[in-house]
Amino acid sequence: MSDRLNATPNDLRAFWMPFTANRQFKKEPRLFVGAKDMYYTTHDGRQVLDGTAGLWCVNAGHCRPKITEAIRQQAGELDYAPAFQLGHPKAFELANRLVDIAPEGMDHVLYTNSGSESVETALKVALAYHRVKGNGSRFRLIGRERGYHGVNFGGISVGGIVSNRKMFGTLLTGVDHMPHTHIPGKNAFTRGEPEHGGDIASELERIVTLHDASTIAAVIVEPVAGSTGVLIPPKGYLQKLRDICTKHGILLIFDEVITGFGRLGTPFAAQYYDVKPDMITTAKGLTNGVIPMGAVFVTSEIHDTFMQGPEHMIEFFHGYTYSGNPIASAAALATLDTYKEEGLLTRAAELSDYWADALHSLKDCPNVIDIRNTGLIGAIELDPIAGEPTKRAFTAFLKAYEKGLLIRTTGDIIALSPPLIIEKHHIDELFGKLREILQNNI
Ligand SMILES: Cc1ncc(COP(=O)(O)O)c(CNc2cccc(C(=O)O)c2)c1O
Repeated sequence: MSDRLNATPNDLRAFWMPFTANRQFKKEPRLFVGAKDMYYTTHDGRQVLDGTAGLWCVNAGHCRPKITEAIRQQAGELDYAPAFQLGHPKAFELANRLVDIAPEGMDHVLYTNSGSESVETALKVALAYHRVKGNGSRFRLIGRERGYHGVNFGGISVGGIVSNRKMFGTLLTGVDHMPHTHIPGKNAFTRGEPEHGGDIASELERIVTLHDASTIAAVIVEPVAGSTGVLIPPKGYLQKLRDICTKHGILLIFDEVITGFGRLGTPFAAQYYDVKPDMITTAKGLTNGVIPMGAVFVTSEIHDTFMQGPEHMIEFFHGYTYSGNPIASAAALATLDTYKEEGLLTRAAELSDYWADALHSLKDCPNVIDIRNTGLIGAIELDPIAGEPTKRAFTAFLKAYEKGLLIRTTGDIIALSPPLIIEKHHIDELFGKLREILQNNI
């Protein structure tokens, strides 16, 4: 460990950090040099409880031996193999294991290298699918306000977070957005799915009326909107979206980059809410966050629609150099083994009540205006400081780091999503530290 501590460079200028207040960070660097299970080790030797599974991705906890060893072994056996017109066994074995845990009917997988690429892939599949079926007039893609679908041009076009969009010009044309489902003042401090707001899904019908179904290819939503600050779908909302999409021949895409791989206590949110999309985008927990990889699940109906024409011809002109690469496939297989051996794809269901009790116990802290939860996800919405939006939550983030706790903040919302291996004493530690921070009226 001391070697790693000493390895910290003094000159931090060259790395332009993503989604970061670079100047503030480089004045007060926050560097992790190690991790194990539920904890990070900082460059100054402190233990930090990981309340966010890294970035919603380390679902099995850090430095898990089976995953580490699988990567080490694969790197020495087959380091890289092309996936264009060639293959390697693990990519196919992994696809079979993935469809085994997916909702029924999601029988095929395309590989990517991130959630953003999974979203781009799903959007392109949707457009090409309709074209292959002779409905090339279906060019529109429908997203949702406050939606997050990564940072590539398709994802920010269907996405609904203003800061992620406003800098980049016209974006994709032919995109529209449904309203988000958050009703300020209503549903506050709800545990799980809000009672009110399910009828907001009917706004999709209005959008279809405006554009005509013949121009709409797909709707993409996060079943639980994560990056915007955790918006839980109101009761009946997702099924209503499904019904409207089915009625109009529109593909429904669930973006499960966050909710996939056990976050809600089921393998995917589609199973948790018992609503069947036509495609599911994933990444993050697929490899326990250790190796960049994503996967897009599609139904046989979609896949088989492409499988036509001369057999020597490429059916879908899309893919990446690293699609299903050997080391990522090995990491994902070992991750699925770990999830299976430790029951991690369903463990959140066992802890969700204890988690909710601990989370909602902070309701009496100063400036807390809402608390939301589902599975092992939690959000604490803080009253913004007048004229200084986001500052209250960012202060909470800095103080949490000092106290040995990692939280995420978006706007003035604290978002929590711990590794699924969390124990009750970790939950007690997490919310005990948060209470100490919040009750000091930050
Ligand atoms: C629903 C969804 N879709 C796509 C992406 C993009 O994935 P990549 O980053 O792998 O390209 C995401 C990623 N979501 C994400 C990534 C990093 C931070 C946070 C946060 O909320 O703090 C959220 C996501 O949450």
